This record gives sequence, C-alpha cells and structure tokens, in this order.
Amino acid sequence: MDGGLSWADQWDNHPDPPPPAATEDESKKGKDGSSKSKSGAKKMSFRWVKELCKKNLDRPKCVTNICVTENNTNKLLPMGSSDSSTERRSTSVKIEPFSEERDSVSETGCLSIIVLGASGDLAKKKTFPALFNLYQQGFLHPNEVHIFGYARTKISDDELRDRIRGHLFHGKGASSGQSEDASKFLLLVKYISGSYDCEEGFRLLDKAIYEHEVSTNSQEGSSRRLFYLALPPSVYPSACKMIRHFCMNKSDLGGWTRIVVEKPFGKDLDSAEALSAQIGELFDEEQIYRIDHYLGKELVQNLLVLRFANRFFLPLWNRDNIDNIQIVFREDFGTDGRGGYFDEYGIIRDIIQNHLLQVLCLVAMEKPVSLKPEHIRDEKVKVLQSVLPIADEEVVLGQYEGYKDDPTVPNDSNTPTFATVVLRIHNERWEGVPFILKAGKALNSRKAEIRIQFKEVPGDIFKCKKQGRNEFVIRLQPSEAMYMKLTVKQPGLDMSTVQSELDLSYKQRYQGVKIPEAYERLILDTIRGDQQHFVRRDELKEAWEIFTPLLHRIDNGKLKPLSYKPGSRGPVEADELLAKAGYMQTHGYIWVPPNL
Ligand SMILES: NC(=O)C1=CN([C@@H]2O[C@H](COP(=O)(O)OP(=O)(O)OC[C@H]3O[C@@H](n4cnc5c(N)ncnc54)[C@H](OP(=O)(O)O)[C@@H]3O)[C@@H](O)[C@H]2O)C=CC1
Ligand SMILES: O=C1O[C@H](COP(=O)(O)O)[C@@H](O)[C@H](O)[C@H]1O
Repeated sequence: MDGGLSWADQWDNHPDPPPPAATEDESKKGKDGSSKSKSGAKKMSFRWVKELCKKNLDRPKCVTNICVTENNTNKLLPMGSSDSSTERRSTSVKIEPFSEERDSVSETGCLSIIVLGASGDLAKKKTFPALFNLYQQGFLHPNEVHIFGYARTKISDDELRDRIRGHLFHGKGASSGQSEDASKFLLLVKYISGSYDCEEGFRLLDKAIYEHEVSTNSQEGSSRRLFYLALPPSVYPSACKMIRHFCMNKSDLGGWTRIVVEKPFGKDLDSAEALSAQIGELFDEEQIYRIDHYLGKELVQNLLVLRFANRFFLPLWNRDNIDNIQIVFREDFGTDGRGGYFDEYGIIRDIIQNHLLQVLCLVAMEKPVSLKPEHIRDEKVKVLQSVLPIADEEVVLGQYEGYKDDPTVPNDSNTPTFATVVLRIHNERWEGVPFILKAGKALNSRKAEIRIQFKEVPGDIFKCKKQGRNEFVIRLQPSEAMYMKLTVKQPGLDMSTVQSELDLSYKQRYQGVKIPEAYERLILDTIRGDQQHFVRRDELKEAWEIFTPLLHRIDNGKLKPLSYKPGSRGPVEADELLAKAGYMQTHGYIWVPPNL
C-alpha cells in the first residue's frame, strides 16, 4: 500500500474513491490465476462508515472475526432446530485473528442478499424461490436477513413481490400456512431501481443495505453482503465495478462481501479470461462464486461419495472395465422465449462446456487428498488438462426445425440446439474410453443422466452378448435414481438369461425426504463460504480451452448443424456416432422408475 497508508486512510480524502490499483505485491497471481490477497478490499472504509463505527459501535478497528458456532464446529445451522444434535449456534463463541481463511467461515449477524437483475427470468424462477426455501427451512432468519432486488425496470417493492410470488411454489398450489410463509418472506424483499453502470443506483442500494445493517445491528454489527448477479455476462464488469466502488461490506464491522456469477462466463477462452481478469482486479478469488447449478444437484453431489466411499467401484472405475461413458442432457422444449440469448451462445456454451463438463470432471477425476474445496478443484483441473483436442469427426451438431421462427433468431443462424461431442482423456485411467457428451433442446424427453457402459464379460458361457452389457446409470433428473443393469437368470425352470436391474430410486428409498433444489444448496454454500461446488478460475480456463477451437469452427460456419424434428431423438447421425464410439444399445429392455 502506498506510503504505508491503509485504504481507509487514503479514501478518507476521496468522497467518491476509485478502487485501488493493484500493487505489485497484490498483482502476483496464485495458481488459480487469480490475484492473491487484495487485503485493501477488506480494510476499505468510507468516512461515514468510520463515523458510524465510532457512533454506534464504539469499538476499535476490526482485527477479529467473531463466529458463534455450535461446539466450535463453524457449522451454520437452521434457526429453530430443536434436535440437540442440530441446535443452532448455541454454545460457544470463537474469536480468531482476522485472516483470509477466516473470511471463508460462516458468520452470524446481519446478512443482505442482493439480487441484481431481479426483474429477470432466472431471478424469479430460481433465485427468489431458492431463497424462499432457505427461509422456510430456517436458514434465513428475519431478524438477520434482508433481500434486495436491483434492476433497471421501474417497479415498486410490491410489484416485484407479485412477480416473485407466483414462482415460489413451482406452479403447485400452496396451503394457507405456506401462503402465510410466502407473505412473511416477501416482506423481507425490497426493490431498488438503477442501472448497472451508474453510481447513483448503487449509492442508493448501499444506503438501503446500510440502513438495514444499522437497524439490525446485531452480532457486533457484522455485515455480510452477498451479491447474486442474475444478469447477462456482458453486464458483469460494470456491475462488479459498481459493487466494489460503492457497496462493499464495511469491514470495520466484520463480515464479508461475496459475488455469485452465473454462467456462461464468457463466450470463449479469450473473452472468459478477459472477464476473469476484470473481475479478478476487483475481488479476491475467495469472494467470487462461479455458479454452475448442476454442481448443486443431489446426484451430482453424490458422485464423490459413490466413487470414493464404495469398495465396489474402486477397482472397476477405469479403462480395463469401462467401455464408454455418456453424459446426457435432454429437454423436451425449445428455446422458449430465450431465443435471442440462446442464439448468441448455442447448446455447447449453454450446457456442454459447463454443466456436462463439470459432471465429467467428477466422474473422471482422481481421488482428492481431502474434501477441501482446493483439493477437489485441483483434481478437476488435472482431468480437464488431460482432455485431448476435439476431432470434427467426433462431433454431430443439430438445429431443430422451427428454431429460426423465433423473431429474435436470425434467419441464417448457424447455432446448434443439439450437439454430441466425444471427449478423450489422455491419462492412465481413461486412455481409449470415449466420454460422449450429448445435449439437445426440443427432443423427445426431458432428462439428464450419466450412463457408464462396461465391457463384455470375457469368455461368456451364457451367450448374453446380444442382450446387452452391464450399465451403471445415474439419473440426475427427473426421478433421481441409480440403477445397475445386469444379466440375471430368467426366473423359471429354464436356464436362460435376462436383463434386469439393481435399482435405487430416490422417491421409493427416501420417501418423504425433500431433495433440495440446486440453487438452494449453492446459495447456502455461498453464505457458509464453502467454494467446493463452485468453479475456480483455472478450472474455467481449462474448460474453455477444450471447447474454444470447436466453437470458433462453428461460429465461422465451418461446421454446420443438421436439421432435426422437434420431439425426436435429434439427428440420426448422433446415434451413428454413438455406435462408432462403441456404445451398444440394450435391445428389448427399458428401465421403468418404480411406482409408489
Ligand atoms: N434463465 C435461466 O433459466 C438461466 C439463466 N442463467 C444465466 O443467468 C443470467 C440471467 O439470466 P436471465 O434471468 O435468464 O436473463 P434475463 O435476460 O432475464 O436478464 C436478467 C435481467 O438483466 C437485465 N438485462 C437484460 N439484458 C440486459 C442488458 N443487455 N444490459 C443490461 N441489463 C440487462 C434485465 O433487467 P432490467 O432491464 O430490469 O435491468 C433483466 O431482467 C444469465 O447469465 C444466464 O445465462 C443460467 C442458468 C439458467
Ligand atoms: O443452465 C441452463 O439450464 C437449464 C436446464 O436446467 P435444469 O436444472 O432444468 O436441467 C436450461 O434450460 C437452460 O437453457 C440453461 O441455460
């Protein structure tokens, strides 16, 4: 820092201070490619905040974080849990020196959740409903939490609440108790209108947050600010700059500022790196939560447990036993009013480069040293680095008939709404095993699954080959399940074989257990400071490295999508590619989710 002055001291002389330029020391990059500590962000303070500290809190400049936890576990528990094993924040007060590590630990006290782009599709369909679910389960306590919607659209608090209300129950009817809950929740939501690049709106926002913090003024005045950017990525840099200039938590009071950014993060390697650099100048990597909501899905979160806590799988999970792996996403509807957005990105950027590739990482990575976020993400990066360049012959693109009828889609659009891409991992475990990533809109069904097909039994004495290979299927949605397709003896007097399954269907096995929505879980992780299920900067870079050359060939028109009928399986050429890659379909067998 210049002349040994703290940012607070420097900023005292600037009513509207710019963010500090990185010093030589600060601009040193970590292994994740991000700037190392920008401690200035932590110490930054406006004069009026200092005054507030003096007036209201009369406590020295913050050198500690105060965490109230259960038995020193740092576990944030829901309010009102009565079970003694899950009693909330009851017992001990932990005081530790302020450090980067402590910044990632749950804290109590005032929590402001700010949804930028609150007028949009994602906010109303996913973000606010997830917040409501957390509220209902006691994770967001009305004494601590305020939720601010921010967008350019000029609407009142009540208009925003009305927009949100209809989405809180996912189209299902609500009981009177639930409606009452919804009304109470909506009272926590306020709306502020402003643009994403001008200070006036962000000053207003900061003032509103600050007033909430002062009125709550609990837990030593700790201020936790979670900014959720439900915005098109083009707006991220300006919105982040405004947050950094005007809306940071007043760290003199303890707490943190965290930013959640949505995908697609960039359009290719260069643009993603440019975006990362811009945001990295403003926030530490520990403050940035790159969300990929597939990482919040129950069965995706189960992958590490499945692979590394079960002896069954350890010896089988490799090229010696597995023939091919498919990771599939299908939707039975088209771009549905999002044609303008979609046409700019296409199915590879929308689904494959992020959601399916993240799943691939968890399926293919080596065992991490521990469950620490950095250990897991280190392993994911290694897998991505081992992916070979994609060959054009191992790609089939499609575009559904009628896609261009959307007035926001150009008539000559070359954008794929369907793609099958074979990835090859060049390492000891996976050499020669194709990872077939397939995603499509307007297909014949809606589902997402991982299908691991094993090799045939050598020296088969039952002649089962034609019936089908062993498969292990992880159904991510709908009807979450894991089932193992295997050959058994057909019950009866004859010695014949038949395909059957060992089935773990969640609805049947876990009756009455509510599976959390992905966004719900990930927002809670953000509040807790757990980055395990978020994408690190270097991971993102590797993901773009894999797909950028292919995307550029599509953008330049060198590769063209084949037409397919809405409601079909996609282009037949995709099935041909599957067969060429080694996938053998099981004939005369279909898994039916069990009825309750
Ligand atoms: N919708 C979905 O299902 C999913 C979306 N995402 C991602 O989440 C983010 C938000 O998505 P979604 O809600 O669908 O997006 P929207 O297109 O609905 O945009 C969200 C809000 O951003 C503002 N906005 C839109 N375009 C611009 C622009 N060009 N300049 C400035 N502000 C703009 C608008 O608010 P106002 O004009 O009022 O300021 C709008 O209400 C995107 O990054 C998207 O890729 C990720 C997964 C799923
Ligand atoms: O990120 C996206 O995901 C949704 C599908 O999410 P899911 O949880 O319902 O599987 C997809 O519709 C959208 O195009 C994409 O942007």
